[in-house]
Amino acid sequence: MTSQYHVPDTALEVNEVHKSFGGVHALRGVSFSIRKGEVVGLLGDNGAGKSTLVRCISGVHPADKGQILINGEEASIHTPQDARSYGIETVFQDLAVVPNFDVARNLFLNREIISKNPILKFFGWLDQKAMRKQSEIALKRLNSRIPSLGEEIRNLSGGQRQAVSIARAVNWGADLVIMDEPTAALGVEQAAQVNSLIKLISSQGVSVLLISHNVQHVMEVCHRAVVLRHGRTAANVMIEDITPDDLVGLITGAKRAA
Ligand SMILES: Nc1ncnc2c1ncn2[C@@H]1O[C@H](COP(=O)(O)OP(=O)(O)OP(=O)(O)O)[C@@H](O)[C@H]1O
Repeated sequence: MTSQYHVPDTALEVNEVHKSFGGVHALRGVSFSIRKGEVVGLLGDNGAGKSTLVRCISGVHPADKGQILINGEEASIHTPQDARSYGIETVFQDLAVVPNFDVARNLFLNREIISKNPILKFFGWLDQKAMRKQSEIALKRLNSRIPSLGEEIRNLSGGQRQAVSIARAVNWGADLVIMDEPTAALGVEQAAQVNSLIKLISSQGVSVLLISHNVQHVMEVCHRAVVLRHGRTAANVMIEDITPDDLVGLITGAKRAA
């Protein structure tokens, strides 16, 4: 079933999504959409419902009510695997990387290529060569500055770790990458590199939903901002049509959407 708001280049559409935890009504009918290649910032004060919404889309907590449509088709998302099967990859704040695994192994985490040799396959031996080769292609696509695929993740900078997590998402064919505060823990230069990466994947047609508390960051990289307040969509505005002060006003409730 498609909604009346569907337009052909819509990657994700969220319609009247509700989610409660016991007596807490965290989402009270959230609706918005993301076009292909669009970068949308998801803003809101603490407790507004951002993480809950992302968890519904990424299958961590299924929504109680409402629709999620992918490419115009209603999606049934009850687990993270369901979300992945619809081309949705989420880069959570902890990045889900294994510090003592190298870059290539982290890119293939839980999707390792097992050796084709029957004896090695029996012992679950990994095909390091194939993983390295594909990792090289994935990082090249993102103009990545990762020093070496054999480098352990713990030796990389925060920005480089973030790049590996984003590359992993894109490598698995994501049409939509959800990022939770990707630059929150980074210095200026590393944050700029992550921003370039976000713009690059957007130019390749990948849509991005970016949770952020940082209005300046959203103004820099997003095409549009969706503001949640008390579990509802309080605003949905094009970045070119809004000032940072007005965006802050929409988050705090001092200003109302036009
Ligand atoms: N697992 C849970 N169990 C019970 N209540 C929850 C759970 N997850 C979220 N909530 C509640 O749902 C509401 C929305 O929380 P959520 O974490 O989605 O907000 P947020 O906008 O991401 O906030 P923050 O910016 O502080 O992370 C809050 O009242 C929160 O306490």
